[in-house]
Formats: sequence, structure tokens, C-alpha cells
Amino acid sequence: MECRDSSDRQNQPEDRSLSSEADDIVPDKRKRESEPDTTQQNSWWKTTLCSYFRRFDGSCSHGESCRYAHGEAELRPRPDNTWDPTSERAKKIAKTETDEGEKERQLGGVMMTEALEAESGDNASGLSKCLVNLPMKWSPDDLKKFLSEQGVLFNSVKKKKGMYVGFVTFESIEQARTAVKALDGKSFANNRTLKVSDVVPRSFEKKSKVTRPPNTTQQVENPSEAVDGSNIIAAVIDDDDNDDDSTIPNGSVLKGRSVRNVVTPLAHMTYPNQIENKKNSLMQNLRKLTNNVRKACPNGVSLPEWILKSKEIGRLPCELVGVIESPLINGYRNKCEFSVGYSLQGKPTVGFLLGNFREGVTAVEEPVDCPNISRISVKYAAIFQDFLQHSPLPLRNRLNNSGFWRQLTVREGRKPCKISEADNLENIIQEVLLIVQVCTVGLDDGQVKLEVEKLAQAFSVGSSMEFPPLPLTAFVIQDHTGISNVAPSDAPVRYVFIRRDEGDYGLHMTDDVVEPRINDHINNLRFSISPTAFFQVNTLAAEKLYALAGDWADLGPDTLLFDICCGTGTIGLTLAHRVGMVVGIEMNASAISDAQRNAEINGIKNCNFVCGKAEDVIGSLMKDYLSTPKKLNGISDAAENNEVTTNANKEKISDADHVPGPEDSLSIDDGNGSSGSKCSGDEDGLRKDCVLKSSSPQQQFKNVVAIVDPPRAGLHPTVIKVLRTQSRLRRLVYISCNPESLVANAIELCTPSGDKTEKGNNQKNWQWRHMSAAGLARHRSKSMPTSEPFNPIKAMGVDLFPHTPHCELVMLLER
Ligand SMILES: C[S@@+](CC[C@H](N)C(=O)[O-])C[C@H]1O[C@@H](n2cnc3c(N)ncnc32)[C@H](O)[C@@H]1O
Repeated sequence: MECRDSSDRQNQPEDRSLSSEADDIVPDKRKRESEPDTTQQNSWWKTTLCSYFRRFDGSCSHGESCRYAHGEAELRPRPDNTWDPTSERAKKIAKTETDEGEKERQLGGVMMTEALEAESGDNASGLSKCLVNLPMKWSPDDLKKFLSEQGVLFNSVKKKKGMYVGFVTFESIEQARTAVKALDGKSFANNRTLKVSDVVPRSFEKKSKVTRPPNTTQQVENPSEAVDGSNIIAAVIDDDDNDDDSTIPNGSVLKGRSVRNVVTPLAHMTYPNQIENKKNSLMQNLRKLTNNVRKACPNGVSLPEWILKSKEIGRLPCELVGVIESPLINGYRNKCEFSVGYSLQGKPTVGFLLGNFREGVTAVEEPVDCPNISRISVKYAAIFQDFLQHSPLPLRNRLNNSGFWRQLTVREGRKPCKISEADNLENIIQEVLLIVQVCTVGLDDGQVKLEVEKLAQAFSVGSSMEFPPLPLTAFVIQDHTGISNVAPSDAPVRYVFIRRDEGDYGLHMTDDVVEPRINDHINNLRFSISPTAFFQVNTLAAEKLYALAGDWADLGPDTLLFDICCGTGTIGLTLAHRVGMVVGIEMNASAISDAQRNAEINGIKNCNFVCGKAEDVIGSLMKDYLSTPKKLNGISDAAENNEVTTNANKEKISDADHVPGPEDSLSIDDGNGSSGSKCSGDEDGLRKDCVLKSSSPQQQFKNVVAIVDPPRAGLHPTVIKVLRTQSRLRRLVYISCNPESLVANAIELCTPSGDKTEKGNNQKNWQWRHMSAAGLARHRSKSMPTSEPFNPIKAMGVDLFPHTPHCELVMLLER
């Protein structure tokens, strides 16, 4: 059983816990497992877990005399042996043990968990009913025999000896209905009356889908990972917005789960089967594009050719060419974010949550046996975990967002290598950057510094004790107070340099504001990455992804390539030698300066990187780059027309805010052939100060192509509108780690225009909330300005995430 700490009960009045009767009778069904054991009431009792136990200092608000368990529930001798069976309390407890009480207890407590396990296991799609009042001694076989004797068809049964309840699942509603008719109220076996009930999930199970069929792709572990797909690692999701997290699943719900299954739910399959599974899942998603564009096609407008042809290819909008395999199947992740928390046994642990926090899961287990994680990352998690056993500072408590130690991120940098050399992973990882996220609120600076120094020492010594020693390039402390693990870009960061000279693994720390970085390689280019910038987590598979995008984009010297959501510039820079010019757009200021630095490192001179939210800058950028310039100096037409505005206040841009275009490139080019941009973004992503230099001559490009690689949420509607209405853009390669958002955006890009465009919409906000992404896109396509739609040409999966259900999807759109 899971032990929870004080915050679990934070919404309950303090005095409730102090009422001994309330505690012993435990009206909360979840706590019934730990009720006093009335069968052994004279000498033993089964301890109740203390609701106010604080693990980090071992105390609770009951004080030293607390009589509840501070760990696992256990059978203990009754402290004073004062059990009086005639007392009021004993009578109340005995009352709950009557038949009614027993039934209710079993339905609401232990047995319900079993029902859910049965439901979420082999028979996830089956319909469950529970049969109450079966003889205690019946085994599942007895139950099966009984059901067969009654002529009832069923899928599976589950029953534990010693329980009055059995669980039966059925193939269809019809089967279940017939069974209920045949069984409910039936007298049998010494005048027992059989009762049939629906399996009623408890509140948190009602709201969460405990598991998803493996062919879905919406599985998210960590709020942070959901943002960019960079760290999608767990298999449990809850997509109910109105969650109430007050009910927490106990240990028995999590009992069957292992970190391996949660983090890498496909690991039990062979790799070819995983690929097949992903292909089917992608096809399922792609069909939504056909169906939704068919529905959204305005009356009186002919269906596009590709929809008519879709019948021949299983209702797909275009051919799904296949799924490209990852060159490395195990240990491929170059970035792992390990949570800090307590295991089910109450041990300070660095690893992965056993489920989604929104599902109420807070237990963290060690990252053992997760095939996607490298040995090096696992070792660093273990070093940190050992350190935490003795740290006086508290661990993160997700329930009330308190605690000092929050998360460990291990980022690995690989040296340039051929895919064939990657078999020996350890040989190619040459750099490691560690980021420890903490929350310093309310703590003394001196104490924090001391602990951080001790941790740096532990990492230094721990890594050097391994054979061969683990690489350790830099160690960063990130201070973050928010609920999500994703720290804002301005979260304070402290760099702790650990220099390890040959034969000396001593610690050298400094507070110098010199940003540590990590280097990775794609093709033969070196990428220098700052601690929090995005970089694809599977470097070798990303190489294949970018090559595919380049091939499909049909590039040439007369191509102007827009790399939208460019991160550290990887796509644009790896394709720069195949095009005339690259314009990269990215909202993360440090990623943009990384992109610029990476261009310089690799001697690439035909790239401009613009810092800003794509939705804020793309309109004027496209205008500037695609129209014949009227001015060689000064403000562009787009800027003059105030087309670049903030989302929040539609503030007019000034000269200083002007989005640079080719004119600017010419006018401010320093003439020495160096390509550079200095850029800083503000919090809402609007570029406040962006000076761009480029050696590229101003040039009109014949071929205009965009490669978009947005975060999981997909592209902002403004970006879609600009792409759709910019008639010179004929080809678009869409890369996404979330096929659902790709499909939603493609609906808007591919739905034919009608005669009339709906102006705005009169849908209320609450109505949008209940629409699927595809439904919403269909709706939005009605207000898309009249423009030529794109056609889906082909699609391909690229497996960046072996052993998980996730897969990148690439689609070529043309018009
Ligand atoms: C999936 S990553 C792709 C990065 C890059 N293409 C790569 O392969 O490394 C998405 C990137 O989009 C950026 N991003 C998110 N929202 C954005 C927006 N509204 N405008 C511009 N960039 C955005 C993120 O910071 C992140 O770097």
C-alpha cells in the first residue's frame, strides 16, 4: 500500500485526523485496508497509515506520540492491549463487518481495484459486471463452470478465494445483457441470491484512462515532455480537463505497474512488430484527414482529387510510405529527465513516475530496465539517488508543490560517428551535462550552496569511480518554483563547473557567468547546445528525419527555405548547402543564439535566424522575403503596415521592433562575409531586439519551401493562415511528433475554399472546449480566406522513440 504524506490530506480539517473514532472506523473506503483487524482484535491490530507523516524529516503533526504507521501498514501488537469488544468503538467496527458492510467494503475497496485491473488488462475493451454473493471458497474455475451451466457466454472471469465477489467480462453489450437477465436475483447454492452489479470505477478511475490501447499516440508522462515531444516517456494519460486530483490511487492500483511498462510500453514487442504497430496507428490518424476534409468541403465545391482517390488506398489521404527505423534501438535518448520523489516503499528515489500525476500518481521508481535510457544516464540517476538518502533538504512533494530537490536532467553529447559505429553507444557519448532542478524558496542561501557543493562532489566522485569513468562536462542548478517541471526561460540558473584533469577528479566550482554547453553532431556538423535548448532526443534518427525532409522539400540553389520552429537551427543548417537561403524562426532566445553560433561554428553563411513567436513574425517575414523590395534601408512594408503585433495587446511595432527582411540584410551586412544574428526574446515570445546580419545577397528565389516542426500542440492558427494564403509557397514539409495535431493543421491547409468565407464565429468558448482538434480545425477552415488548398502527397513515419508508442510523422503537402 502506498504511504502518502501530509499534503495528501491538505484539504481536510486538521481536527478530523485527531478524532480517534473517525480514524479507526475510517469512512474513506480507500483506507479500509488499514483498518484495525477485528479478527485479531485482542492482541494485534493492523496499523493505519498516518495521513500526516512527512517523509523528509520523519515527523507528523500528531507529534511524537503518533500511534499510526509511518511507512507500510503492518500488524503490530496492540500497544496497551486495551481492546474492549463491548466498547462503542468496537461495536461500530463490528457493524461494518456485517454482511451489508462486508459487501459494501468489498465493492468499494479492495475488489474494485481488482475489477479495474481486470478491465485495464487483457480485457480492456471488454464489459465488466461483478457478481456478488458467490461462495467464498469458489475459484475462478468454479465460477466459469457455474456460468457455463447457466448457458451464459462470457469473455473472462476473475475471482479471489475468500471473496464473495467475482468479475466477469463480456465480448459485447448483448452478451452482458443476456447474462444479467439469466443471473441477477438467481437463487443457488444453499439459498444464496446472486446479485449482478456494474463495475463502478472509483472517482479517479472514472476520470482517467488507466491504459490506452497501444495504437494511440497521445501518451504523455511529464507536463514538460508534452510541450515539444522531447521527452515523451510514459504510457498513462488523462485527458479530462476537469480533473480533481484529490483522490490518489493507492499502492494496490499501481501494484501491477513497472517503470519499464510505463516508460517503454512496447518493449515487450519485437522491433518489427513495434514498427508495424506504429504504422497502423499513423494510418488511423491519417484517415482523419480524409474524413474531416470531406466533411468540411463547402457545398457546391467538388471534392479534391486526393479524396476521391483515397478509396483506393484504404481512405488514406496519401500513401504512407512506411516507417523509417531508428538506427539505435536501445539507449538512444540523449536527454533524460528524471523525477525526484518517493518510491512505493517510501524510499527517496530518482527515476520515473509510475503514471501521470493527473491520474494522482506520485510514486517514483528507479529507471531500471528501460531500454531507451543509456547506462550513463541510469548511473547518474543512481548517484543522485544515493546522495538524496542523506540530504537534509526535502524532496519534491507534487501534491503541494513543496520541497527542494525536484528533477535531474542528463544530457549526453555524442561525437561524430557513422551509424554503423553507434553499436557501441558508450564509445560515442563524449560529453554529459547535468541539470538539477531545485526550489530554493524559504531556504537559507548558505545551506543551499553547501548542499549543491556536496552534490557536485558526489557527481564528480561517483562518475570517476565507474569504469570507464563517466563523462562529465558541466553541472547546472536551475531554480524553479512552478508546478510544471518546465522552468520558464528566465528561471535562475547557476553553473557549477567540474573540471576533471587527467588522473584528478577534483571539483572546481565557479560562479562565473559563462554558460556551459554540450556538443552533439548531426551529419558532419557540430551543434553547440545550451542547457535548456531543444534538441531531438534521438540524434541518429533525427539525422534520417532531416535527410527525408530535405529530399521531399525538393531543394536547390534557387530555393528559399523557411525553417519554422527551428530550435537550435538543426534542420536549416543541415540543409543549408542544398538551398540558396534559410530563414529560421524560433521563439526561444537561447535556441536562436545557439542556431547562430552553430552557423558560425560550421562556417554556414546563408542562414538568417529570427527570434520570435512564429505567429507574430511569419506574416511580415514572408512578405519581406517574397515581395520585391522597395527600400534598401529602413522599415519594410510589412512593418510600416503594423502587421507584426503582439498577441496580447496588438501593440504597433516600432523601428526597433522591425522584422528584418532581405533589405535589412543588405543594409546592415558588415561586408566581411560573416553571418550573425543577435537576438533576445521577451517573455511573451515577441522579438524585442533583433539585429540580423547576413552575407546573403538580396535575391528573389524561384522556389519557396517551408519545413515546419512545431511542438506537440501544432502550429498557431495565424501561422497556418499565412502558409495557406502565401501563394508563392508551393511546397510544405510538415514534421510532427504528434500526428493528431499534424492532421488538425493539415485539415485547415487542405480544405478547399468556398465562395464565401465565414467571418469569425459565434461559437461560445465552452463549446470549443468540447471539440476534438480535428473538429476545431474543420470549423476554423470555414473562416480561412479564399486561397488555393494544399494536397497531401505522401507521408512517412520516422521512429525517433523505439519501445514507446510515439513516432514522428512527416507529410509532404503541395499545390
Ligand atoms: C519540436 S521542436 C523542433 C526544433 C527543431 N526543428 C529541431 O528539430 O531540433 C519545436 C520548437 O518550436 C519552438 N516553438 C514552440 N512554439 C513556438 C512558436 N510559437 N513560435 C516559434 N517557435 C516555437 C520550441 O521552442 C522548439 O524549439
